[in-house]
Amino acid sequence: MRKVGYLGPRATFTHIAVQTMFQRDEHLPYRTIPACVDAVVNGEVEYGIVPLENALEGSVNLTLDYLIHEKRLPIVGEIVLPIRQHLMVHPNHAKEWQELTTVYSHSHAIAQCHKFLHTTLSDVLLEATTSTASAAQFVKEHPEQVIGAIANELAAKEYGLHIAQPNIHDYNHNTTRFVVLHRSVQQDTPFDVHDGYKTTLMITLPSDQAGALHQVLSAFGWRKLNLSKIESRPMKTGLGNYFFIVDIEQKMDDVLIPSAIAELEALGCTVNLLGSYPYFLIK
Ligand SMILES: O=C(O)C(=O)Cc1ccccc1
Repeated sequence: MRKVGYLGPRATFTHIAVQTMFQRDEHLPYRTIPACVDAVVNGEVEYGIVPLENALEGSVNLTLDYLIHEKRLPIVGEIVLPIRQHLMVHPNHAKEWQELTTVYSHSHAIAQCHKFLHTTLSDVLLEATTSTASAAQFVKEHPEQVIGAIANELAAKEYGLHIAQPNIHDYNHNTTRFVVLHRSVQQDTPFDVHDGYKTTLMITLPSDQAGALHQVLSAFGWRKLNLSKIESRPMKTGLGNYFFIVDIEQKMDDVLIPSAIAELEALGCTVNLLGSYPYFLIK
């Protein structure tokens, strides 16, 4: 049985991803994303699962930045999960959900429900928590307060809350990517089944070179390497200094990706491989 860490407490979306893909393993909750990553680094767990990107809100910057700037662990797998958000309250306040003073949740969950919150609960205070399930746990532990949480159905069950309004996310196509982290690049894949492969690169352009990004993209383009994501993130070395994260829709091979990387390096770019890994889409 492998030890698998995840962004906790019990019943987060990350926990659902872990329960689905690591059915026979031991699951250990961590309070924050950095704590979960650290647990992989210091060997407390074999794998760590954290959210990386949401279809409505974009990247989970805390994950990306911690992985890039603090603890550079390889990505060895990816799980994509459909996300449904519900507004839940303590059963003592089941009839008072329209009078809530504060709604708690993970910042991405709050953002996924902005239209609902703006139109239906326009005066409510919104408070960010480390995860959706920690918001549900907080509501359970404060029955005297008229407060709510945005979280999933499993969290409502786990913390004994009443779902006052189901499916409050603003768009139906709401999915989240979770990455599986491991201490080192491994030959075996973490799960038996998969829907495809991705390779993620971090690319830093040479400074002040006209057309550099165009040249980078053409290195992938003429090799017909399909990119499923390109995103810029601050290097944190000064205003205007950015690096790029690029996802290629295939496994690391012996020819095409290595030669694209060599071409980028010849252009003066710095390239880091963040992982080449299988992904699985949960229905
Ligand atoms: O907070 C959770 O439950 C998570 O697993 C992170 C998250 C938050 C919002 C949408 C998807 C995942």
